[in-house]
Amino acid sequence: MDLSNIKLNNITSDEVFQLIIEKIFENPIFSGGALLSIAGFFWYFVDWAWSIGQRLFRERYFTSLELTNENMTYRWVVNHINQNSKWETRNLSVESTLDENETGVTSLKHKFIPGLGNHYFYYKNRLVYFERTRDKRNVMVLDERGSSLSKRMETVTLSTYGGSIEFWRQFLDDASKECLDAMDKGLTIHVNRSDYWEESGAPRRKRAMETVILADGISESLHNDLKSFLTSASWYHDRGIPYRRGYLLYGPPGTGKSSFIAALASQFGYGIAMLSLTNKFLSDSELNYLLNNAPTKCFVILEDIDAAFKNREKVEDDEDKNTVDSSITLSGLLNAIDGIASSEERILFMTTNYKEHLDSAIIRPGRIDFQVYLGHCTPEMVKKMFKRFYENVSEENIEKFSEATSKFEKTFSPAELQKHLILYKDSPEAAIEHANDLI
Ligand SMILES: Nc1ncnc2c1ncn2[C@@H]1O[C@H](COP(=O)(O)OP(=O)(O)OP(=O)(O)O)[C@@H](O)[C@H]1O
Repeated sequence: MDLSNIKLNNITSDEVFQLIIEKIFENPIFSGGALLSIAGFFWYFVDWAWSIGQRLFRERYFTSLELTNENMTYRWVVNHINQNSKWETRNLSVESTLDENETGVTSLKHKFIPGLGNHYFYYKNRLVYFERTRDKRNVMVLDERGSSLSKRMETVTLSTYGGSIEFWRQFLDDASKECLDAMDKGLTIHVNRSDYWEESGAPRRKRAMETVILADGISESLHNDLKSFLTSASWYHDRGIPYRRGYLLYGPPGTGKSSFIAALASQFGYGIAMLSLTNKFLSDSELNYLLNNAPTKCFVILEDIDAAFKNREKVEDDEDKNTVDSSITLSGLLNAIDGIASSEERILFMTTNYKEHLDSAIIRPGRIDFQVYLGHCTPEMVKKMFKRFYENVSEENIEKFSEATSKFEKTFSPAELQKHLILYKDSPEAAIEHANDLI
């Protein structure tokens, strides 16, 4: 039915509509509202067209790279921008870390990184736009060494006029090289926080192998075993053997167990992941997760393993057989060590002062493949340490000190010897004269 033909009191429907519009616009409130709506709609349209235009322009003339913090490269890229580029911004965020020097003094270090929002910087004479955004979702984030943390999801989008895949590849290569070089400068220590790994402060100074004095042949034999393992990945894979190696270092306190592991890690360019078993809040499943998701290129260390477990045969009371000082069980530990048969490399070190307290299941072959005893000082070790402490010391003084210490009825550890030599660090003669204070 055609409504324009209907007449109401001789007025057509078109005229009625026109009248209504006129009445509305006569009213200042309605007319103002209508104009505002039209302006709003128009602004929305311009905004939409602008963003579409921008996007099309960017797609046509710009190249972009998008990264989320789930990707290991994210931190490399943010660090790279930080260190090399004169990005112009007043919008900063701060990352603080606890730094511990060799003497154990801790200090707080702050690092500024570009905050959330838009920034720009120059790379290879190109202006690069950089947008950092944060999502409400939490994701598991990998740090430089591959240890995982739960964090809010972040995205960085980098774009530049022109550019090419090669340009971005070069950018990522430069960013990763810088971080890998920095990692190589120090010994990274990771510690476990319940069910995730966390880097503990800034990387420590690497320890040279020659600074750990051991009885003849020990250092070389373990070093060679590790070297052979690290170069035999395909041998293990071809035979379907899990690519793992376990080492047990045992002996009295202060004989260099931890120092030797640190020196080996430094030598092979590895970090250290210390897993404390005496943490009351650590459960079997968390232990399993931690051991099988250790940071990449790290030696995992279970220190003083005897403190958590004692030999089942030696413990009389049935209740004490499985757990002693920690909340994890022996079977939980054994399962975690055996893990799933993954092809990933894992190098596990255990240390103890009391090997005889350990359950034989912990150190059976497959779990521990190489055992080494680090003991008190032999006369040779005393000579080597004395020589290392005093530059250009005479052979005569070395002999005198060795002779003086070899008369003792009691033996002493390298840590005790180190303490004595530090006390007389400016005078080898004084160290010889007071040699008796050592015991
Ligand atoms: N064999 C060694 N050569 C050089 N220094 C050593 C040696 N053993 C111990 N030290 C020194 O003694 C200190 C303690 O050493 P370290 O922590 O490595 O001993 P440890 O055997 O792991 O002790 P613990 O069993 O108590 O954990 C360190 O400062 C280290 O430099």
